[in-house]
Amino acid sequence: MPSSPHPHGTARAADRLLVAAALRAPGWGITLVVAAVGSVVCGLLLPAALAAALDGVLAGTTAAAWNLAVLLTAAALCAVASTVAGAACGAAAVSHLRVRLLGHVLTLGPARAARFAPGDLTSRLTAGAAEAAQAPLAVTETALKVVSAVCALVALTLLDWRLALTLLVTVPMGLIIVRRFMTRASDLFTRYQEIQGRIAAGFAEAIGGVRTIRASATLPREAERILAPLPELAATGRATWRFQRDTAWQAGLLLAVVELAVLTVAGLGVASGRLTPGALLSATGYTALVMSVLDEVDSLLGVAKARAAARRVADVLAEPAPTHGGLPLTPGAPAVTFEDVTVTAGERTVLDKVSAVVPAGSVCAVVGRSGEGKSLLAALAGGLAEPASGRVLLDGVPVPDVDPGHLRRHVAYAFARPALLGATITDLITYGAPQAPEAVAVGAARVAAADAFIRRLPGGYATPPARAMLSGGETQRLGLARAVAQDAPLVILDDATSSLDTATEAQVSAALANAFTGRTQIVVAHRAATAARADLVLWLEDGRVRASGPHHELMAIPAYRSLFQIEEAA
Ligand SMILES: Nc1ncnc2c1ncn2[C@@H]1O[C@H](COP(=O)(O)OP(=O)(O)OP(=O)(O)O)[C@@H](O)[C@H]1O
Repeated sequence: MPSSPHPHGTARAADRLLVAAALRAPGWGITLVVAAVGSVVCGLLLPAALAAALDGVLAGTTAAAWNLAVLLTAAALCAVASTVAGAACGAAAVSHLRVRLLGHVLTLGPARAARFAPGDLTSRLTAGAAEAAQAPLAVTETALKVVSAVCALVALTLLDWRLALTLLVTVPMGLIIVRRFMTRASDLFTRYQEIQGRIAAGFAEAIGGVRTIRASATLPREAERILAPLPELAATGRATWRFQRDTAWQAGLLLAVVELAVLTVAGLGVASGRLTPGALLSATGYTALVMSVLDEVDSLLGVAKARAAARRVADVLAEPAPTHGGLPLTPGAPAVTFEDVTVTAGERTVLDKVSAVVPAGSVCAVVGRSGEGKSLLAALAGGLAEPASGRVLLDGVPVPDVDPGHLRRHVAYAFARPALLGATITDLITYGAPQAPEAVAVGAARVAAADAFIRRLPGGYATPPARAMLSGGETQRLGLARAVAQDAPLVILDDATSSLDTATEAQVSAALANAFTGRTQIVVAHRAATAARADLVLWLEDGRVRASGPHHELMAIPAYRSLFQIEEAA
């Protein structure tokens, strides 16, 4: 699924994000800055100390040489401290970015998060966040180079203004190289990371559909599809390298020319007696420090990469999360009201001004042909989808106004294809009620007719779900057990028994009816038996409620009967 290009707003948001990430570990941040400043000071003193040491040795004294040794030791210590602090800042920043990104994606909800393919999101969360987190170190290093270059220029001026003037002539050229590098490199890295994201997205889709791929024997076609962006990736990579190479030789050439020019002027100064041999040495050192801004292609590269990665993180964070209020829900089974609810998918109107009331404590079956929006209506009831217009209310409170914690505790879902989340089967079942003791998981599993097959698993209730080879019906029963364990007053079963055989379905439905007595239930149903057990049936057709009422009354309508006719014939 394509993601949108990055507007300038995202670029600014990315920079703000990097600043926030960089401030996550203030202690290490201060250490980094102190060590970095120490490095600058040492670097600036070094040419002068070298000059003094040389002039001292030529004059037969060693005190200046000792000063030089102390300075070199301090420089080494500062370098070690800034490396350690930089790594710690980076670690804090990466964790901050990942927590924010993950939290945001989860609050976006399924519909809004669907703008980004899962594989692409994974690449932003892993490689993207890690690259963006390099920003504190990369920015500090670059800032250091700039500060140290300015100070070195001042030192050069103090040494001999002619030297500084010679160097300054080249500044505009250097600025052009740096500016061009920063803009172009950032674009190239963004492009490269986007293509990587597309490959990751294709790969994740293929992993999800591995059975279909094998069954259809389409492995070569899939591999071709996933790797289709590879030539573009290679071309972008080559463009990046070409650009780096060009920048490196331009910077290198400029550096050599400037050093030669300064050295010539300094040499003339020594010849005329204006400068000492030591001053010539320090002039070379200061020139190198000024020009190191250009020489430090690596740290500039780091900043460009971090900014590009941060843009991709900020792009996800820019997707607005649904707003929610803080209103509580009163305890007990809620009435669910759909008021003129319209949902669109692009140009298509999926639900068109649907209005219905599910009374508190009643069982409502939602029926209709495939694709009529039954699951969508079920998702709307618990705030998993948002209407384009109209309202969904729980006990008179609009769903977006309900406190999210209340909403999650009040609404339990079971799906046709439940996600197997949790470290063990017990965790999976108590996922919506994490404090519940193991006995609750076992009780819920019994209600969902899952206890027997769970006990047959290698580790029983302690088996990690990923290791349990479960059938579709077993997976659904775990999903049902999870809904039972949550003990919520509103239960939404979205096709949650579709993979069960008729006998097991009847057994589970009876147990669930018992367990959910007094709760409000919305059940997406394909079977006549399920609709017959409901107090109220909502029949969806062409995006509207075609009719509602008890199943036995609706059975008088031929078109309604035809929904279940094949099943009855079978
Ligand atoms: N959040 C959403 N926003 C807009 N459209 C959606 C949303 N969720 C689902 N749809 C669209 O609504 C249509 C109906 O989907 P839904 O899953 O509700 O059908 P269904 O009646 O449950 O079908 P089935 O019986 O085959 O499961 C689909 O075309 C789907 O793409």
